[in-house]
Amino acid sequence: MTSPVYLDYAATTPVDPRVAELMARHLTLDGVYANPASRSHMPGWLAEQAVESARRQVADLIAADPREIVWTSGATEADNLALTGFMRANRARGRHLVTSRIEHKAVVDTATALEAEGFDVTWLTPGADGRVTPTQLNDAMREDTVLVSLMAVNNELGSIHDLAALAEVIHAGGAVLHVDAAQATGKIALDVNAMGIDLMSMSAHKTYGPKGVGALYVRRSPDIRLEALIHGGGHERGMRSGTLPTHQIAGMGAAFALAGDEREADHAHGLAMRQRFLDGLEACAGVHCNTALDVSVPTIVNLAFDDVDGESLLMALRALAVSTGSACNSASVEPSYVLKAIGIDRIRALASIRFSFGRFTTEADIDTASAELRHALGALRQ
Ligand SMILES: Cc1ncc(COP(=O)(O)O)c(C=O)c1O
Repeated sequence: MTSPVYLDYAATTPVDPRVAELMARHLTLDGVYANPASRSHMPGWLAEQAVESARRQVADLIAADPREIVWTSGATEADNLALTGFMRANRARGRHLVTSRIEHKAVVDTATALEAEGFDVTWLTPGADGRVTPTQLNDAMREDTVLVSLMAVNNELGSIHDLAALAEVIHAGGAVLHVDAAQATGKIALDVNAMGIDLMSMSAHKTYGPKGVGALYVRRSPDIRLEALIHGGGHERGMRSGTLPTHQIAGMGAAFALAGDEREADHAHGLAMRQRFLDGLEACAGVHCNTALDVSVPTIVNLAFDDVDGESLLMALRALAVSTGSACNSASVEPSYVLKAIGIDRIRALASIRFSFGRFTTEADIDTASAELRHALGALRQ
């Protein structure tokens, strides 16, 4: 069986071969294999150097100080540490958290757990373009608001938040901004100081690095206090204990360095791929774009299809590796909560598919995708 054309880069990216090659050198006896916390011998120092050089690479991509980077197992853990760690550490200052209805589950479920713990959460509903406005946010701010968590780029729609404008409102209200940037690194320019970001979650595997590693940016000035969630050897200045996975971290560092070097080329490639894909579907009737293209990254396009059942369409598209945001439970298929939140009705949401491209997507991949779609729509609508 030939493998399907991979158009699910927003779920995860393949590791860049240059990153994989470097990671392999951080595993075996002839490479950098020791525990980076072993301070009494040379192999330990080399491992520590590798970790610190990766920390600088991650910090450089977002214009931060390396001392502001805390390693985690991914963006999910970074989101948990940011929200729970911050709300618990600052409970004496206020109990109010603001977030949106289209955040990733790592934020939605953490905020819901905090509600159960006695914190108060305001859930903002974004506009049809997948964005919360500064005015909306301003209306939600209260005396006791201590944290606002909004994503940089939405994983289902690709929409980009105007973080600098939102940060102004947040800081005027005396609160702190946490950003989930899992889908943003390497896609948009990120500068934590220029954009007023205080906490930021990142993941390696959305940016051509390995799965299982990520980081949380934690501002040092003014100092952001977090309560640790994982206790142990006091690694990462007590914020996240556990032996550091040198090969994963070196991989994330290399992937983020490439993301900086190649961001413009990746962006231009994404734009070309998106245009080719949309051009290939021009002749198809009943295709709607759920993504507001002018305010979104070029690599995510969410489309809805009239007069087809979403599940049947996905079955007919087995030559493509794509995804829907729908959630299956034993009784039914539930439409994506993100599409619902931006006002898309149930039937259209169930007939929506996210296509996401990336660095290794070829014109031939795009042409296969549009041909498969034209064919499937024709067959299903007959
Ligand atoms: C916006 C967003 N946040 C968080 C995550 C979770 O990241 P990780 O897989 O690194 O835990 C994802 C990945 O699905 C994501 O797209």
